[in-house]
Amino acid sequence: MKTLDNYNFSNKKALIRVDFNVPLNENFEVTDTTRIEAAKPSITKILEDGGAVVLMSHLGRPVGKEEKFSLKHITSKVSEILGVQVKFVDDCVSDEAFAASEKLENGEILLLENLRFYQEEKEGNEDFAQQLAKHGDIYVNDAFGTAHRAHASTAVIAKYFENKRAGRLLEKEINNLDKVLNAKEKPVTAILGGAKVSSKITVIENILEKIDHLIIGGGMTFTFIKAQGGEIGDSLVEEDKLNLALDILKLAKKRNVEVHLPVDSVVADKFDKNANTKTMPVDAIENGWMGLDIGTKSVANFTEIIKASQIILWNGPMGVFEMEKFAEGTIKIGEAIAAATKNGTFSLVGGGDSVAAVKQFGLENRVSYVSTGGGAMLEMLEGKSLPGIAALEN
Ligand SMILES: Nc1ncnc2c1ncn2[C@@H]1O[C@H](COP(=O)(O)OP(=O)(O)OP(=O)(O)O)[C@@H](O)[C@H]1O
Ligand SMILES: O=C(O)[C@H](O)COP(=O)(O)O
Repeated sequence: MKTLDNYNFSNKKALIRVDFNVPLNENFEVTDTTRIEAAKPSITKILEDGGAVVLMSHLGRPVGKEEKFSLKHITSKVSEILGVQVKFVDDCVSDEAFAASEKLENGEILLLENLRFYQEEKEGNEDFAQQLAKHGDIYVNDAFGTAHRAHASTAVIAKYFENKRAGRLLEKEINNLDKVLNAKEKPVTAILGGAKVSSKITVIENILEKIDHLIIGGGMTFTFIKAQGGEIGDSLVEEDKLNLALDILKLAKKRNVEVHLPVDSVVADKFDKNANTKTMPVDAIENGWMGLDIGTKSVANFTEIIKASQIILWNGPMGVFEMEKFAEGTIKIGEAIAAATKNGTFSLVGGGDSVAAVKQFGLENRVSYVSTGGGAMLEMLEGKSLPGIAALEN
């Protein structure tokens, strides 16, 4: 796969697929600029070489041309972050849109309207992809967050270009995930949390071949505990996944992976921020109580494993971190990962809620890498080939 290295974009027009699917508040202001900032290195390189840039992205999941999903809302923020006044055109393949990219000069940036205003985008329509391709001489895909979608602008468009390249962000995401999935150092520890085991099952099966320790926290804990005969009170459980949980434990044993489950749990008498709480052994939770965070003994056990790890992958919070009373476990594990990182461990955090937790608790700059992809990262961890990446390899 070609990257932006060893290529000079002087006098070239690069069409870059970025992932500017960013959260907006009710005033249409961008509330998290991470993904825009993450696209900056590729854009800057091309402009500094003396080229021009046409940016294309989706925003949200609009049904038709819903104004609230227009990329016009983010144009000023993109301009501010890139330090260049970005031009915007309210279409993707109209005469006006082509005229705008046609007259773009070196050093200038044009942002096209939301690609998903066209149903052809999600359908992976070939004609639409070919039309889009007219906007540039070179295709750059830097939309890691959307690389798992086989859409016109991510997977189909590449074949209309002789010169197609992975952008800096895409390259960085792949390299950082590779540090975990093909780790050269040991021990490798995966910390998985979040709500349900069902959404992480394929990830677990795939990574068991690549790790030494598996730490399990969050809601999925209780399916494992119940499967082994524990009492979990009213905690979250997936009854139809009990056998699967036992199979995972067996497979882990076969692969010599040590599985670490919580030993204690902060329990609540209701799912509420003002609930009464106490700590109970994770396998002896009384009826009327539900486990919403890991307890201090579990934090201490997990911290020992984290300290001794060379490579750490973290996906999914340890508890219901959105409520202060149940955030402690996630904070403490985040801090343990940050401390290990300071001592030379490589740590990667990914997944919508774990990334939100890391940001909320100010740990973002204290881990080695925070992925910009939710679903895309999970699919890579599942061992799948991502269409947006595969298209650049052909
Ligand atoms: N013990 C628990 N009981 C119930 N819910 C829990 C528990 N622990 C964590 N959660 C919830 O799990 C949710 C996160 O789960 P999810 O699997 O979505 O995490 P993620 O992998 O980081 O994010 P995503 O799947 O969006 O990429 C949070 O909203 C959190 O409150
Ligand atoms: O936020 C994301 O995960 C990506 O931008 C992909 O968005 P989608 O799930 O709507 O395809």
